[in-house]
This record gives sequence, structure tokens and C-alpha cells, in this order.
Amino acid sequence: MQTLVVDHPLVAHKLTALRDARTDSPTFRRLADELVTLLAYEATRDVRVTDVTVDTPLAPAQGIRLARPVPLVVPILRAGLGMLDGMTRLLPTAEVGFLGMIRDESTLKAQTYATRLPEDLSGRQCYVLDPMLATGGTLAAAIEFLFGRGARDVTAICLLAAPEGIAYLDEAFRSGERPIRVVTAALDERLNENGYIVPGLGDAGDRLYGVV
Ligand SMILES: O=P(O)(O)OC[C@H]1O[C@H](OP(=O)(O)OP(=O)(O)O)[C@H](O)[C@@H]1O
Ligand SMILES: O=c1cc[nH]c(=O)[nH]1
Ligand SMILES: [Mg+2]
Repeated sequence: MQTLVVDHPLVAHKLTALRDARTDSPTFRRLADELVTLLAYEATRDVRVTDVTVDTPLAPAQGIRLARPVPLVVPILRAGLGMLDGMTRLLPTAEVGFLGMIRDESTLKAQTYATRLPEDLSGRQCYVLDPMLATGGTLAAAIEFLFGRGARDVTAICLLAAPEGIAYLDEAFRSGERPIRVVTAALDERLNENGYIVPGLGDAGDRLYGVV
């Protein structure tokens, strides 16, 4: 599994403000949105394209277009929803699916409460959005859904990742015939005893949606 930690001063600047406990929800939402657009630029370097020719006002020009089938973008509710606009700003023609998942805080296991995905994903590049890669349980379950429907490859875009979550995904998809990749703004130190990323940013869903 490839893990890309995007190293850019604008990413680091916005992430620092996002982490700050003093940052209010409206600002948190804006920063998350801006960060995702920066991460998505790196995460879509290998988006599939096809050759086309267009006519400029002066002459024909060789060009490229996104290949079909278009990529599928899947925000994992709740916190992933705060990343959707930042992603579709770069991929406005992508199809959007949804997964409603919640981590049982006593077992740290992910439960799925809503799935709105195309039945057949054969050949599709998929981008899964979830700000936090903590134990890896949520993303692993989400990625399994997509490969179960025939996805070609899956890229997870996260704001923060813990070493434990990276290791878990790496092990879960070790075989390699189901290619996955993680693109994140930072690799943090560890998980605490409650499965939260340290230093992290707290509970991403609560901070995005003003839950105090
Ligand atoms: O890597 P994991 O250990 O699975 O933890 C990461 C998940 O935990 C949080 O979701 P939560 O279950 O709190 O739901 P929410 O997104 O609605 O806040 C976060 O949004 C991730 O989805
Ligand atoms: O640090 C964490 C870990 C899981 N979920 C969150 O929202 N934050
Ligand atoms: Mg979540």
C-alpha cells in the first residue's frame, strides 16, 4: 500500500489551524474544505484520462478528458461529508456515493448504517473521503464495500493518519491485487487508549458540525 504524506507549507499551515482547539466550527469546515482540495490535487495525479481533439477559435488542438467510467467519490458520513465539496471542486463530473458509518466507541469497530453506492463498480477508480485514519477499521470496511462491487482501485484521502491505521490497512490489503493508497496531510504520533489520534484534532465529526 502506498502512503503519500503531502508536504506543502500551505497544507501544514491550514492543518495547524485545524488542530487548534480554539478554531470554531465554521472555520474548521472552511479549513477542511481547503485542505481537501490541496490533497485531492496530489491524489488525482493518476486519474484516468483519454485523448480528445477540440477546435480552438484558431485550429484543432490535441487534448485529454477524464476517461469513462468517471471516478466515484465516497464521503464517509458524518466527517467525510465535510470533505466532499473540496474534492468535487477538482472532479466536478465524478459520481458521488455515500457510506454512513459509525465507530462503536466501546469496541472501536465500525458499523454501517447507510449505503448509497452503485451496484457495479467494475473498472472504476474510487476516492474515499474520511478525515481520520485512526485504527483503520472504518476505512478498511468502506474499501471492502468498493472492491466487493468490483472497484479497480481505491484511494483514501484523509486529513490525519495514525501509524496503527496505516499498518492495519497495509495488512488488510497486503496481497496487492486490490490496489489501495492513502493520501494524507500528516502522519501523527499514535492512538490514545480511546482510539483517538494524538496529537490529532479531536473528534472530526463533532468539530465539523458544532457538536459540543
Ligand atoms: O479509523 P477508525 O478507528 O475507524 O476511526 C476513524 C473514524 O472515526 C470517526 O468517525 P465516527 O465513528 O466518530 O463518526 P463521525 O464521522 O460521524 O463522527 C472518524 O470520522 C472516522 O470515520
Ligand atoms: O482522532 C480521532 C479518531 C477517530 N475519530 C476522530 O474523529 N478523531
Ligand atoms: Mg466517521
